[in-house]
Amino acid sequence: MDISIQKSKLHNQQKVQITGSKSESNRLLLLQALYPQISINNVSNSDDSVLMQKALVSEEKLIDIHHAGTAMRFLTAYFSIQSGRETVITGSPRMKERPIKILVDALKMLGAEITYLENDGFPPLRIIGKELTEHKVTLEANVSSQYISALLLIASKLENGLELTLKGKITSVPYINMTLSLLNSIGIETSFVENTISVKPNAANLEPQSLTVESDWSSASYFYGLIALSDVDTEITIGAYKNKSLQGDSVLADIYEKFGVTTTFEDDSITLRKSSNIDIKSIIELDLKNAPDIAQTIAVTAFGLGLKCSMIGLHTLKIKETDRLVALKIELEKLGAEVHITDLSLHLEPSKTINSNVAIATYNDHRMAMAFAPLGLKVPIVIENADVVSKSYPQFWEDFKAIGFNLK
Ligand SMILES: O=C(O)C1=C[C@@H](OP(=O)(O)O)[C@@H](O)[C@H](O)C1
Ligand SMILES: C=C(OP(=O)(O)O)C(=O)O
Repeated sequence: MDISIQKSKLHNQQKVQITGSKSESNRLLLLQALYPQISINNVSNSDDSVLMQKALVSEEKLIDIHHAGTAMRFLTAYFSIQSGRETVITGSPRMKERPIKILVDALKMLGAEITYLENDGFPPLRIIGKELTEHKVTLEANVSSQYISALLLIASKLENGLELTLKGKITSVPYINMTLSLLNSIGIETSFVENTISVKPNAANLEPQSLTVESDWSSASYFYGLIALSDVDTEITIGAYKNKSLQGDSVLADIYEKFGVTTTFEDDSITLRKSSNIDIKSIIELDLKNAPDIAQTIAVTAFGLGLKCSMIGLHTLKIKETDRLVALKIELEKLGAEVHITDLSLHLEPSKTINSNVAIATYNDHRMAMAFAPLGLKVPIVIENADVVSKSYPQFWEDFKAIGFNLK
């Protein structure tokens, strides 16, 4: 399904409710499978979290996780400790190109039995669940933090807990801290000092407890993009968010000040407002190693505002749902932009015009569809295969329609 966005104008002062963070949900769902006394409120309704939930209760040998990278990595660790169970875990064609060797090697060092069924270093995997007897492992930390979170999530179930030594520059650190915070909040002891993370074993049962997931900040980014491209004084309220978030993408509130958007926290929601009081800088420079998922939104916002933008710290983008650096360059250039990329950066030159009626390809990547949609405030635009949004935000188009987007 392609969606054609006619030139739109936002209704002012709308309220949108977004469901729980996909990252927090996927962690808590795995922890709930290990510790059934946990209950979770405001779980994400994303395809990735639904797939995670289904995989955790499935008794089938074959688990197909489609495009859900976090779920693939977390479940590889989970099935490795399901003693006596054999699991084959696979995914979409793209998933079979997303590397998993660093995690598999680490699990094997701990005693896991995992084999590659097609290409070495990539899914699908056959996992024979067993008790993991070792507790110390060293792994590369500059490729994906998901490998580290996967190990941490099962760590408290290992006889002697876990001691991880991280090699190289640690990437996406807020996601590691989110994992540790959630472990702590259910009563598991951890420490993270320099490049060593330890998790204590938890032989005793945890107390029954109920946790509420904060709404998804990466999904909120598309509203930041919208308000940045709106007229002065346009505002929108989105819930449910906290001032102190576990999600690294909450840095949006600071970053979007550079684009003239203010954020006000009130009760359990945020109000975004296009302000006339902020001087927008003509050059935006950012290091996004801690918040890679908002790179596409920011690139499109900068383009829509005609700003020069340089982003570094983007080395993880090549192994996500698509090579996001290449996808951004191709699609922004269709709209008239000049974009230069390296393996870890993107540089956008200022543009004076935006080409109309361009069809944006989405490469099976939800964030390509959602990041480009706000440009509908400036020009008519087509988003191809628009239903990809369901990976993280199934009601995205309904919400955009409700706040004034003219969709066909
Ligand atoms: O742990 C998580 O929930 C995630 C970690 C990040 O991945 P990398 O660590 O691979 O950058 C992020 O891009 C992904 O969407 C979710
Ligand atoms: C990279 C993402 O997800 P995953 O790695 O879990 O597929 C994302 O949601 O942007």
